[in-house]
Amino acid sequence: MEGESVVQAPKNGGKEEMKSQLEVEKEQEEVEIKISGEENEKKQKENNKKDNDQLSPRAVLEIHISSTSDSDNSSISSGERSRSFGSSPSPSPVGSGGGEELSFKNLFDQMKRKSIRRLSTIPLLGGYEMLLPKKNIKRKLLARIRSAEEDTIDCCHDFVVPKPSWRSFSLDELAQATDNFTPDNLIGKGGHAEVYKGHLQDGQVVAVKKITKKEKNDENRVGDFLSELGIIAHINNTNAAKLIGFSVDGGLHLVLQYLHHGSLASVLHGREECLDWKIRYKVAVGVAEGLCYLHCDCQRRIIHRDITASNILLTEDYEPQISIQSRFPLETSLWLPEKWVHHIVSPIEGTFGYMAPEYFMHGIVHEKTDVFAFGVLLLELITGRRAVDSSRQSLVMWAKPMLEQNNIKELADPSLGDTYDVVEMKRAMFTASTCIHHLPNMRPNMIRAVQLLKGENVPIDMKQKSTGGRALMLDACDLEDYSSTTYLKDLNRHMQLIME
Ligand SMILES: Nc1ncnc2c1ncn2[C@@H]1O[C@H](COP(=O)(O)OP(=O)(O)OP(=O)(O)O)[C@@H](O)[C@H]1O
Repeated sequence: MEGESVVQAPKNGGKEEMKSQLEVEKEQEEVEIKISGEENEKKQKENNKKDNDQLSPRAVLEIHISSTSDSDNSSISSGERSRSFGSSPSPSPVGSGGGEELSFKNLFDQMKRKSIRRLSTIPLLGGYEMLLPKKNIKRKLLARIRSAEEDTIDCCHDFVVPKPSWRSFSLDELAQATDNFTPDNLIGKGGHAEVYKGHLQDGQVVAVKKITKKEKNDENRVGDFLSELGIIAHINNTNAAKLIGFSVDGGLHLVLQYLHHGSLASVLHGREECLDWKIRYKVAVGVAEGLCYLHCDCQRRIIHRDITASNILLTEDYEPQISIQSRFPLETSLWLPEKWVHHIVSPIEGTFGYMAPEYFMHGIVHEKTDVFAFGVLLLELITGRRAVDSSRQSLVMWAKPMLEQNNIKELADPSLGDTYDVVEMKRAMFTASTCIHHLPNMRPNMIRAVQLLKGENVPIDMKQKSTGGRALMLDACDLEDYSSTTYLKDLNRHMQLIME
Protein backbone atom coordinates (compact mmCIF):
# COMPACT_ATOMS: atom_id res chain seq x y z
CA MET A 1 0.00 0.00 0.00
CA GLU A 2 1.41 3.24 -1.13
CA GLY A 3 1.76 6.39 0.81
CA GLU A 4 0.75 5.85 4.41
CA SER A 5 2.13 8.61 6.56
CA VAL A 6 1.32 10.99 9.32
CA VAL A 7 0.85 14.63 8.58
CA GLN A 8 -0.11 17.58 10.66
CA ALA A 9 -3.44 19.14 9.81
CA PRO A 10 -2.92 22.45 8.09
CA LYS A 11 -4.40 25.72 9.20
CA ASN A 12 -7.17 26.86 6.98
CA GLY A 13 -7.82 30.34 5.75
CA GLY A 14 -9.18 32.49 2.94
CA LYS A 15 -12.67 33.72 2.38
CA GLU A 16 -15.33 33.12 -0.15
CA GLU A 17 -18.90 34.20 -0.52
CA MET A 18 -21.13 31.28 0.25
CA LYS A 19 -23.93 30.40 -2.09
CA SER A 20 -27.20 30.07 -0.22
CA GLN A 21 -28.93 26.73 -0.12
CA LEU A 22 -31.70 28.34 -2.15
CA GLU A 23 -29.30 29.21 -4.92
CA VAL A 24 -28.05 25.69 -4.97
CA GLU A 25 -31.60 24.39 -5.12
CA LYS A 26 -32.38 26.85 -7.89
CA GLU A 27 -29.46 25.63 -9.93
CA GLN A 28 -30.85 22.16 -9.59
CA GLU A 29 -34.17 23.27 -11.00
CA GLU A 30 -32.30 24.36 -14.10
CA VAL A 31 -31.06 20.90 -14.80
CA GLU A 32 -32.93 19.40 -17.71
CA ILE A 33 -35.15 16.54 -16.71
CA LYS A 34 -36.44 15.28 -20.00
CA ILE A 35 -35.57 11.69 -20.46
CA SER A 36 -34.35 10.41 -23.77
CA GLY A 37 -34.96 6.96 -25.19
CA GLU A 38 -33.29 3.98 -23.68
CA GLU A 39 -30.06 2.64 -25.06
CA ASN A 40 -29.56 -1.01 -25.63
CA GLU A 41 -27.54 -2.57 -22.88
CA LYS A 42 -24.32 -4.05 -24.18
CA LYS A 43 -23.46 -7.45 -22.93
CA GLN A 44 -20.61 -7.25 -20.49
CA LYS A 45 -17.78 -9.69 -20.92
CA GLU A 46 -16.13 -11.55 -18.12
CA ASN A 47 -14.63 -9.08 -15.72
CA ASN A 48 -11.07 -8.73 -14.77
CA LYS A 49 -11.09 -9.50 -11.10
CA LYS A 50 -7.89 -7.70 -10.41
CA ASP A 51 -8.64 -4.88 -8.10
CA ASN A 52 -7.30 -1.79 -9.72
CA ASP A 53 -7.84 0.69 -6.99
CA GLN A 54 -4.26 0.76 -5.85
CA LEU A 55 -3.86 4.32 -7.04
CA SER A 56 -6.17 5.67 -4.39
CA PRO A 57 -3.89 5.10 -1.45
CA ARG A 58 -5.20 4.79 2.03
CA ALA A 59 -3.86 7.37 4.40
CA VAL A 60 -3.55 7.88 8.10
CA LEU A 61 -3.36 11.48 9.22
CA GLU A 62 -2.82 12.41 12.80
CA ILE A 63 -4.28 15.69 13.94
CA HIS A 64 -4.37 17.64 17.14
CA ILE A 65 -7.82 18.71 18.15
CA SER A 66 -8.00 21.33 20.79
CA SER A 67 -11.69 21.99 21.00
CA THR A 68 -15.00 21.39 19.36
CA SER A 69 -18.17 23.33 19.26
CA ASP A 70 -21.56 21.81 19.63
CA SER A 71 -20.31 19.59 22.32
CA ASP A 72 -23.76 18.25 23.10
CA ASN A 73 -24.01 16.88 19.68
CA SER A 74 -20.68 15.49 18.85
CA SER A 75 -18.32 12.89 20.04
CA ILE A 76 -14.65 12.28 19.82
CA SER A 77 -12.96 8.97 19.58
CA SER A 78 -9.35 8.45 20.17
CA GLY A 79 -7.14 6.70 17.78
CA GLU A 80 -5.84 4.30 20.33
CA ARG A 81 -7.39 1.47 18.42
CA SER A 82 -6.40 2.82 15.05
CA ARG A 83 -3.30 2.50 13.04
CA SER A 84 -1.04 5.39 13.70
CA PHE A 85 2.46 6.22 12.70
CA GLY A 86 4.91 8.69 14.05
CA SER A 87 5.11 10.03 17.52
CA SER A 88 2.57 12.76 17.73
CA PRO A 89 1.10 13.11 21.15
CA SER A 90 -2.41 11.89 21.77
CA PRO A 91 -5.16 14.43 21.60
CA SER A 92 -6.03 15.98 24.89
CA PRO A 93 -9.37 15.35 26.59
CA VAL A 94 -12.21 17.49 25.42
CA GLY A 95 -15.54 18.52 26.80
CA SER A 96 -18.60 16.52 26.13
CA GLY A 97 -22.29 17.25 26.70
CA GLY A 98 -23.11 19.89 29.27
CA GLY A 99 -19.51 20.70 29.94
CA GLU A 100 -18.95 17.28 31.43
CA GLU A 101 -15.32 16.39 30.90
CA LEU A 102 -14.73 13.01 29.41
CA SER A 103 -11.43 11.77 28.19
CA PHE A 104 -11.21 10.41 24.69
CA LYS A 105 -10.66 6.99 26.11
CA ASN A 106 -13.64 7.08 28.45
CA LEU A 107 -15.89 8.40 25.75
CA PHE A 108 -14.71 5.87 23.29
CA ASP A 109 -14.96 3.04 25.79
CA GLN A 110 -18.49 4.11 26.65
CA MET A 111 -19.45 4.22 23.03
CA LYS A 112 -17.86 0.87 22.39
CA ARG A 113 -19.70 -0.72 25.32
CA LYS A 114 -23.02 0.79 24.35
CA SER A 115 -22.66 -0.04 20.73
CA ILE A 116 -21.62 -3.59 21.32
CA ARG A 117 -24.54 -4.06 23.67
CA ARG A 118 -26.99 -2.61 21.22
CA LEU A 119 -25.57 -3.83 17.97
CA SER A 120 -26.57 -7.35 18.51
CA THR A 121 -28.96 -9.43 16.58
CA ILE A 122 -27.15 -12.29 18.10
CA PRO A 123 -26.98 -11.07 21.68
CA LEU A 124 -23.32 -10.18 21.61
CA LEU A 125 -20.89 -9.94 24.43
CA GLY A 126 -21.33 -7.16 26.91
CA GLY A 127 -18.48 -4.69 27.17
CA TYR A 128 -17.10 -6.17 30.37
CA GLU A 129 -16.83 -9.52 28.73
CA MET A 130 -14.37 -8.09 26.26
CA LEU A 131 -11.86 -8.16 29.08
CA LEU A 132 -12.13 -11.89 29.50
CA PRO A 133 -9.37 -14.14 28.23
CA LYS A 134 -9.64 -15.22 24.60
CA LYS A 135 -10.89 -18.74 25.39
CA ASN A 136 -13.72 -17.43 27.53
CA ILE A 137 -14.69 -14.91 24.90
CA LYS A 138 -14.93 -17.59 22.28
CA ARG A 139 -16.89 -19.91 24.56
CA LYS A 140 -19.30 -17.16 25.50
CA LEU A 141 -19.64 -16.02 21.91
CA LEU A 142 -20.51 -19.51 20.75
CA ALA A 143 -22.96 -19.94 23.63
CA ARG A 144 -24.65 -16.69 22.70
CA ILE A 145 -24.76 -17.62 19.04
CA ARG A 146 -26.35 -20.97 19.88
CA SER A 147 -28.91 -19.41 22.16
CA ALA A 148 -29.72 -16.86 19.45
CA GLU A 149 -30.27 -19.66 16.99
CA GLU A 150 -32.84 -21.16 19.35
CA ASP A 151 -34.78 -17.94 19.80
CA THR A 152 -37.37 -16.82 17.35
CA ILE A 153 -36.74 -13.17 17.98
CA ASP A 154 -34.31 -11.17 19.95
CA CYS A 155 -35.55 -8.22 21.93
CA CYS A 156 -32.92 -5.59 22.34
CA HIS A 157 -33.36 -2.64 24.63
CA ASP A 158 -34.90 -0.34 22.10
CA PHE A 159 -36.12 -2.47 19.26
CA VAL A 160 -37.02 -5.94 18.20
CA VAL A 161 -35.12 -7.60 15.42
CA PRO A 162 -35.97 -10.83 13.65
CA LYS A 163 -34.04 -14.00 14.22
CA PRO A 164 -30.89 -13.95 12.13
CA SER A 165 -30.70 -16.45 9.33
CA TRP A 166 -26.93 -16.70 9.37
CA ARG A 167 -25.03 -19.87 9.86
CA SER A 168 -22.07 -20.49 12.08
CA PHE A 169 -19.47 -22.34 9.98
CA SER A 170 -16.61 -24.49 11.13
CA LEU A 171 -13.16 -23.85 9.72
CA ASP A 172 -13.32 -27.27 8.04
CA GLU A 173 -16.45 -26.29 6.17
CA LEU A 174 -14.83 -23.08 4.94
CA ALA A 175 -11.60 -24.85 4.03
CA GLN A 176 -13.62 -27.37 2.03
CA ALA A 177 -15.63 -24.63 0.34
CA THR A 178 -12.53 -22.70 -0.72
CA ASP A 179 -10.33 -25.68 -1.52
CA ASN A 180 -8.18 -24.96 1.50
CA PHE A 181 -8.07 -21.25 0.80
CA THR A 182 -6.13 -21.90 -2.36
CA PRO A 183 -4.69 -18.78 -4.03
CA ASP A 184 -6.65 -19.79 -7.14
CA ASN A 185 -9.80 -18.90 -5.25
CA LEU A 186 -8.50 -15.58 -3.97
CA ILE A 187 -10.81 -13.00 -5.53
CA GLY A 188 -9.78 -9.89 -3.67
CA LYS A 189 -7.55 -8.47 -1.04
CA GLY A 190 -8.29 -5.39 1.02
CA GLY A 191 -6.24 -3.70 3.70
CA HIS A 192 -7.78 -5.93 6.34
CA ALA A 193 -9.02 -9.08 4.70
CA GLU A 194 -8.48 -11.67 2.01
CA VAL A 195 -11.57 -12.72 0.12
CA TYR A 196 -11.96 -16.22 -1.38
CA LYS A 197 -14.59 -17.60 -3.68
CA GLY A 198 -16.14 -20.73 -2.21
CA HIS A 199 -18.77 -23.37 -2.92
CA LEU A 200 -20.83 -24.59 0.02
CA GLN A 201 -22.00 -28.19 0.15
CA ASP A 202 -25.51 -27.17 -0.86
CA GLY A 203 -24.09 -25.64 -4.05
CA GLN A 204 -24.32 -22.03 -2.96
CA VAL A 205 -21.47 -19.83 -4.20
CA VAL A 206 -20.11 -17.57 -1.48
CA ALA A 207 -17.32 -15.10 -0.75
CA VAL A 208 -15.34 -16.02 2.36
CA LYS A 209 -13.74 -12.99 3.93
CA LYS A 210 -10.81 -13.97 6.07
CA ILE A 211 -9.85 -11.21 8.45
CA THR A 212 -6.11 -10.89 8.20
CA LYS A 213 -5.28 -7.79 10.12
CA LYS A 214 -3.46 -8.87 13.23
CA GLU A 215 -1.97 -5.89 14.87
CA LYS A 216 -4.40 -5.71 17.75
CA ASN A 217 -4.82 -8.05 20.64
CA ASP A 218 -7.25 -10.92 20.30
CA GLU A 219 -9.88 -9.48 22.60
CA ASN A 220 -10.12 -6.35 20.48
CA ARG A 221 -10.12 -8.27 17.24
CA VAL A 222 -12.98 -10.43 18.46
CA GLY A 223 -14.75 -7.32 19.69
CA ASP A 224 -14.37 -5.61 16.32
CA PHE A 225 -15.56 -8.71 14.55
CA LEU A 226 -18.64 -8.89 16.76
CA SER A 227 -19.34 -5.25 16.16
CA GLU A 228 -19.10 -5.77 12.42
CA LEU A 229 -21.47 -8.70 12.66
CA GLY A 230 -23.85 -6.51 14.62
CA ILE A 231 -23.68 -3.76 12.02
CA ILE A 232 -24.20 -6.10 9.09
CA ALA A 233 -27.04 -7.86 10.90
CA HIS A 234 -28.80 -4.60 11.35
CA ILE A 235 -28.68 -3.74 7.66
CA ASN A 236 -31.44 -4.89 5.39
CA ASN A 237 -31.24 -3.24 2.03
CA THR A 238 -30.81 -4.36 -1.57
CA ASN A 239 -27.81 -2.09 -1.91
CA ALA A 240 -25.84 -3.33 1.09
CA ALA A 241 -23.73 -6.45 1.52
CA LYS A 242 -25.57 -9.63 2.55
CA LEU A 243 -24.19 -11.86 5.25
CA ILE A 244 -24.71 -15.61 5.00
CA GLY A 245 -22.70 -16.66 8.02
CA PHE A 246 -19.47 -16.42 9.93
CA SER A 247 -16.83 -18.48 11.62
CA VAL A 248 -14.79 -17.85 14.74
CA ASP A 249 -13.10 -21.19 14.45
CA GLY A 250 -9.35 -20.88 13.70
CA GLY A 251 -9.56 -17.23 12.75
CA LEU A 252 -12.32 -14.77 12.01
CA HIS A 253 -14.29 -15.22 8.82
CA LEU A 254 -17.37 -13.69 7.29
CA VAL A 255 -19.32 -15.64 4.71
CA LEU A 256 -20.99 -13.29 2.27
CA GLN A 257 -23.11 -13.54 -0.81
CA TYR A 258 -20.75 -13.91 -3.77
CA LEU A 259 -20.95 -10.90 -6.02
CA HIS A 260 -20.22 -11.88 -9.56
CA HIS A 261 -18.55 -8.75 -10.89
CA GLY A 262 -16.42 -7.99 -7.83
CA SER A 263 -15.67 -4.37 -7.10
CA LEU A 264 -16.69 -1.33 -9.12
CA ALA A 265 -12.99 -0.36 -9.20
CA SER A 266 -12.10 -3.54 -11.08
CA VAL A 267 -15.01 -3.19 -13.50
CA LEU A 268 -14.52 0.52 -14.17
CA HIS A 269 -10.73 0.72 -14.19
CA GLY A 270 -9.53 -2.82 -14.73
CA ARG A 271 -11.20 -3.79 -17.96
CA GLU A 272 -10.32 -3.08 -21.52
CA GLU A 273 -13.89 -2.53 -22.59
CA CYS A 274 -15.82 0.52 -21.58
CA LEU A 275 -18.51 0.21 -18.94
CA ASP A 276 -21.87 1.28 -20.44
CA TRP A 277 -23.29 4.55 -19.25
CA LYS A 278 -26.55 2.79 -18.47
CA ILE A 279 -24.77 0.56 -15.96
CA ARG A 280 -22.81 3.48 -14.54
CA TYR A 281 -26.01 5.40 -13.96
CA LYS A 282 -27.68 2.37 -12.36
CA VAL A 283 -24.67 1.98 -10.05
CA ALA A 284 -24.79 5.68 -9.13
CA VAL A 285 -28.48 5.54 -8.24
CA GLY A 286 -28.09 2.25 -6.35
CA VAL A 287 -25.18 3.51 -4.25
CA ALA A 288 -27.06 6.75 -3.53
CA GLU A 289 -30.10 4.79 -2.39
CA GLY A 290 -27.95 2.43 -0.32
CA LEU A 291 -26.30 5.37 1.42
CA CYS A 292 -29.67 6.99 1.91
CA TYR A 293 -30.77 3.82 3.66
CA LEU A 294 -27.68 3.73 5.90
CA HIS A 295 -28.04 7.40 6.83
CA CYS A 296 -31.78 7.67 7.18
CA ASP A 297 -33.74 4.44 7.09
CA CYS A 298 -31.61 2.03 9.06
CA GLN A 299 -32.80 1.45 12.62
CA ARG A 300 -29.61 3.11 13.74
CA ARG A 301 -27.98 5.50 11.37
CA ILE A 302 -24.66 4.42 10.00
CA ILE A 303 -21.95 6.55 8.49
CA HIS A 304 -19.90 4.37 6.20
CA ARG A 305 -16.73 6.49 6.21
CA ASP A 306 -15.03 4.66 3.37
CA ILE A 307 -17.17 4.91 0.26
CA THR A 308 -14.77 4.11 -2.57
CA ALA A 309 -14.98 2.27 -5.89
CA SER A 310 -13.29 -0.71 -4.19
CA ASN A 311 -15.98 -0.90 -1.55
CA ILE A 312 -18.84 -1.01 -4.02
CA LEU A 313 -19.46 -4.56 -5.20
CA LEU A 314 -21.60 -5.54 -8.17
CA THR A 315 -24.08 -8.38 -8.52
CA GLU A 316 -24.51 -10.32 -11.74
CA ASP A 317 -26.93 -7.71 -13.09
CA TYR A 318 -24.76 -4.84 -11.87
CA GLU A 319 -26.83 -3.97 -8.85
CA PRO A 320 -24.36 -2.21 -6.56
CA GLN A 321 -23.88 -3.32 -2.98
CA ILE A 322 -22.07 -1.26 -0.42
CA SER A 323 -19.49 -3.38 1.32
CA ILE A 324 -19.49 -2.96 5.08
CA GLN A 325 -16.04 -2.83 6.55
CA SER A 326 -14.31 -5.43 8.59
CA ARG A 327 -12.05 -3.11 10.44
CA PHE A 328 -12.69 -0.86 13.36
CA PRO A 329 -16.40 -0.82 12.85
CA LEU A 330 -16.92 1.82 15.47
CA GLU A 331 -14.40 4.05 13.83
CA THR A 332 -15.02 3.17 10.24
CA SER A 333 -18.60 2.23 9.69
CA LEU A 334 -19.79 4.43 12.43
CA TRP A 335 -22.96 4.22 14.46
CA LEU A 336 -23.80 7.75 15.24
CA PRO A 337 -26.17 8.22 18.16
CA GLU A 338 -29.27 10.23 17.25
CA LYS A 339 -28.38 13.36 19.15
CA TRP A 340 -24.87 13.65 17.86
CA VAL A 341 -24.49 15.85 14.84
CA HIS A 342 -20.98 14.72 14.19
CA HIS A 343 -18.13 12.75 15.62
CA ILE A 344 -14.46 13.57 15.73
CA VAL A 345 -11.84 10.92 15.21
CA SER A 346 -8.08 10.87 15.35
CA PRO A 347 -5.98 9.69 13.71
CA ILE A 348 -7.76 10.05 10.43
CA GLU A 349 -7.92 6.95 8.32
CA GLY A 350 -9.35 6.86 4.87
CA THR A 351 -8.78 6.48 1.18
CA PHE A 352 -7.08 9.42 -0.39
CA GLY A 353 -9.08 11.21 -3.03
CA TYR A 354 -12.38 10.51 -1.26
CA MET A 355 -11.83 12.36 2.00
CA ALA A 356 -13.89 15.48 2.64
CA PRO A 357 -11.93 18.58 3.76
CA GLU A 358 -13.50 18.74 7.21
CA TYR A 359 -12.51 15.11 7.70
CA PHE A 360 -8.91 15.27 6.58
CA MET A 361 -8.36 18.61 8.28
CA HIS A 362 -10.30 18.18 11.49
CA GLY A 363 -11.31 14.54 11.76
CA ILE A 364 -14.99 15.47 11.64
CA VAL A 365 -17.25 12.63 10.64
CA HIS A 366 -20.92 13.02 9.81
CA GLU A 367 -23.26 12.06 6.97
CA LYS A 368 -21.84 14.79 4.75
CA THR A 369 -18.40 13.16 4.75
CA ASP A 370 -20.05 10.17 3.04
CA VAL A 371 -21.85 12.59 0.70
CA PHE A 372 -18.49 14.02 -0.36
CA ALA A 373 -17.08 10.55 -1.04
CA PHE A 374 -20.22 9.74 -3.02
CA GLY A 375 -19.60 12.86 -5.13
CA VAL A 376 -16.08 11.60 -5.91
CA LEU A 377 -17.51 8.19 -6.83
CA LEU A 378 -19.96 9.92 -9.18
CA LEU A 379 -17.05 11.73 -10.79
CA GLU A 380 -15.31 8.39 -11.32
CA LEU A 381 -18.40 7.05 -13.07
CA ILE A 382 -18.76 10.19 -15.19
CA THR A 383 -15.12 10.51 -16.20
CA GLY A 384 -13.82 6.95 -16.01
CA ARG A 385 -10.87 8.39 -14.06
CA ARG A 386 -9.63 7.24 -10.69
CA ALA A 387 -10.06 9.29 -7.52
CA VAL A 388 -6.31 9.84 -7.66
CA ASP A 389 -4.67 9.26 -11.04
CA SER A 390 -1.24 7.93 -11.97
CA SER A 391 0.23 11.43 -11.89
CA ARG A 392 -1.17 11.80 -8.38
CA GLN A 393 -3.76 14.33 -9.37
CA SER A 394 -6.96 14.40 -7.41
CA LEU A 395 -10.07 13.85 -9.51
CA VAL A 396 -11.87 16.56 -7.54
CA MET A 397 -9.16 19.07 -8.38
CA TRP A 398 -9.16 18.07 -12.02
CA ALA A 399 -12.94 18.09 -12.43
CA LYS A 400 -13.91 21.24 -10.50
CA PRO A 401 -13.25 23.79 -13.26
CA MET A 402 -15.13 21.69 -15.82
CA LEU A 403 -18.05 21.18 -13.46
CA GLU A 404 -18.20 24.93 -12.92
CA GLN A 405 -18.30 25.51 -16.68
CA ASN A 406 -20.76 22.68 -17.16
CA ASN A 407 -18.31 21.29 -19.68
CA ILE A 408 -19.88 17.95 -20.39
CA LYS A 409 -17.67 17.20 -23.40
CA GLU A 410 -14.40 17.53 -21.48
CA LEU A 411 -15.68 15.80 -18.39
CA ALA A 412 -17.44 12.74 -19.80
CA ASP A 413 -15.34 9.61 -20.19
CA PRO A 414 -14.02 9.80 -23.79
CA SER A 415 -14.38 6.05 -24.16
CA LEU A 416 -18.16 6.49 -23.84
CA GLY A 417 -18.16 8.45 -27.10
CA ASP A 418 -21.65 9.85 -27.48
CA THR A 419 -23.37 6.76 -26.14
CA TYR A 420 -24.47 8.36 -22.90
CA ASP A 421 -27.82 9.88 -22.04
CA VAL A 422 -27.15 13.61 -21.91
CA VAL A 423 -29.88 14.32 -19.37
CA GLU A 424 -28.64 11.64 -16.99
CA MET A 425 -25.08 12.81 -17.47
CA LYS A 426 -26.05 16.40 -16.64
CA ARG A 427 -27.90 15.26 -13.56
CA ALA A 428 -24.93 13.19 -12.45
CA MET A 429 -22.61 16.16 -13.03
CA PHE A 430 -24.80 18.53 -11.08
CA THR A 431 -25.21 16.06 -8.22
CA ALA A 432 -21.46 15.46 -8.11
CA SER A 433 -20.70 19.16 -8.07
CA THR A 434 -23.00 19.76 -5.08
CA CYS A 435 -21.75 16.67 -3.23
CA ILE A 436 -18.11 17.72 -3.45
CA HIS A 437 -18.75 21.22 -2.18
CA HIS A 438 -15.99 22.09 0.27
CA LEU A 439 -18.55 23.31 2.81
CA PRO A 440 -20.48 20.39 4.30
CA ASN A 441 -23.60 22.49 4.83
CA MET A 442 -23.77 23.17 1.12
CA ARG A 443 -23.75 19.51 0.20
CA PRO A 444 -27.13 17.84 -0.21
CA ASN A 445 -28.09 15.06 2.15
CA MET A 446 -28.44 11.64 0.54
CA ILE A 447 -32.22 11.95 0.23
CA ARG A 448 -31.71 15.06 -1.85
CA ALA A 449 -28.80 13.52 -3.75
CA VAL A 450 -31.05 10.64 -4.85
CA GLN A 451 -33.70 13.13 -6.00
CA LEU A 452 -31.15 15.20 -7.91
CA LEU A 453 -29.71 12.14 -9.56
CA LYS A 454 -33.08 10.76 -10.58
CA GLY A 455 -34.34 14.15 -11.70
CA GLU A 456 -37.25 14.01 -9.33
CA ASN A 457 -38.79 17.41 -9.41
CA VAL A 458 -39.70 17.58 -5.76
CA PRO A 459 -40.57 20.88 -4.13
CA ILE A 460 -37.75 22.51 -2.26
CA ASP A 461 -38.21 21.82 1.41
CA MET A 462 -35.50 23.34 3.49
CA LYS A 463 -36.73 21.39 6.50
CA GLN A 464 -36.87 18.05 4.80
CA LYS A 465 -36.16 15.08 6.98
CA SER A 466 -32.50 14.82 6.76
CA THR A 467 -30.21 13.06 9.04
CA GLY A 468 -27.94 14.46 6.44
CA GLY A 469 -29.67 17.79 6.90
CA ARG A 470 -28.98 18.09 10.58
CA ALA A 471 -27.50 21.49 10.94
CA LEU A 472 -23.79 21.10 11.12
CA MET A 473 -22.30 23.39 13.67
CA LEU A 474 -18.77 23.44 12.50
CA ASP A 475 -17.81 26.85 13.83
CA ALA A 476 -14.74 25.45 15.48
CA CYS A 477 -13.48 24.38 12.13
CA ASP A 478 -13.76 27.77 10.45
CA LEU A 479 -14.89 25.94 7.37
CA GLU A 480 -17.20 28.73 6.42
CA ASP A 481 -14.17 30.95 5.98
CA TYR A 482 -12.63 28.33 3.85
CA SER A 483 -12.63 28.93 0.15
CA SER A 484 -12.61 26.32 -2.54
CA THR A 485 -9.27 27.69 -3.71
CA THR A 486 -7.78 27.18 -0.27
CA TYR A 487 -9.35 23.76 -0.20
CA LEU A 488 -7.73 22.79 -3.47
CA LYS A 489 -4.41 24.11 -2.21
CA ASP A 490 -4.68 22.11 1.03
CA LEU A 491 -5.79 19.04 -0.81
CA ASN A 492 -2.75 19.35 -3.03
CA ARG A 493 -0.49 19.85 -0.03
CA HIS A 494 -1.89 16.77 1.69
CA MET A 495 -1.36 14.81 -1.49
CA GLN A 496 2.27 15.84 -1.66
CA LEU A 497 2.88 15.04 2.00
CA ILE A 498 1.18 11.69 1.88
CA MET A 499 2.54 10.48 -1.40
CA GLU A 500 6.11 11.72 -1.24
N1 LIG B 1 -18.98 -10.55 -1.56
C1 LIG B 1 -17.99 -10.45 -2.45
N2 LIG B 1 -18.10 -11.00 -3.67
C2 LIG B 1 -17.09 -10.88 -4.58
N3 LIG B 1 -15.94 -10.23 -4.35
C3 LIG B 1 -15.77 -9.66 -3.15
C4 LIG B 1 -16.78 -9.74 -2.13
N4 LIG B 1 -16.35 -9.08 -1.04
C5 LIG B 1 -15.14 -8.60 -1.37
N5 LIG B 1 -14.78 -8.93 -2.61
C6 LIG B 1 -13.51 -8.60 -3.30
O1 LIG B 1 -12.47 -8.52 -2.34
C7 LIG B 1 -11.91 -7.20 -2.30
C8 LIG B 1 -11.53 -6.85 -0.87
O2 LIG B 1 -12.69 -6.90 -0.06
P1 LIG B 1 -12.97 -5.78 1.02
O3 LIG B 1 -12.83 -4.42 0.39
O4 LIG B 1 -14.28 -6.06 1.66
O5 LIG B 1 -11.76 -6.06 2.04
P2 LIG B 1 -11.33 -5.19 3.28
O6 LIG B 1 -9.96 -5.61 3.71
O7 LIG B 1 -12.41 -5.21 4.33
O8 LIG B 1 -11.32 -3.77 2.59
P3 LIG B 1 -10.62 -2.43 3.03
O9 LIG B 1 -9.23 -2.41 2.48
O10 LIG B 1 -11.49 -1.37 2.37
O11 LIG B 1 -10.67 -2.42 4.51
C9 LIG B 1 -12.99 -6.31 -2.92
O12 LIG B 1 -12.46 -5.13 -3.48
C10 LIG B 1 -13.60 -7.22 -3.98
O13 LIG B 1 -12.82 -7.23 -5.15
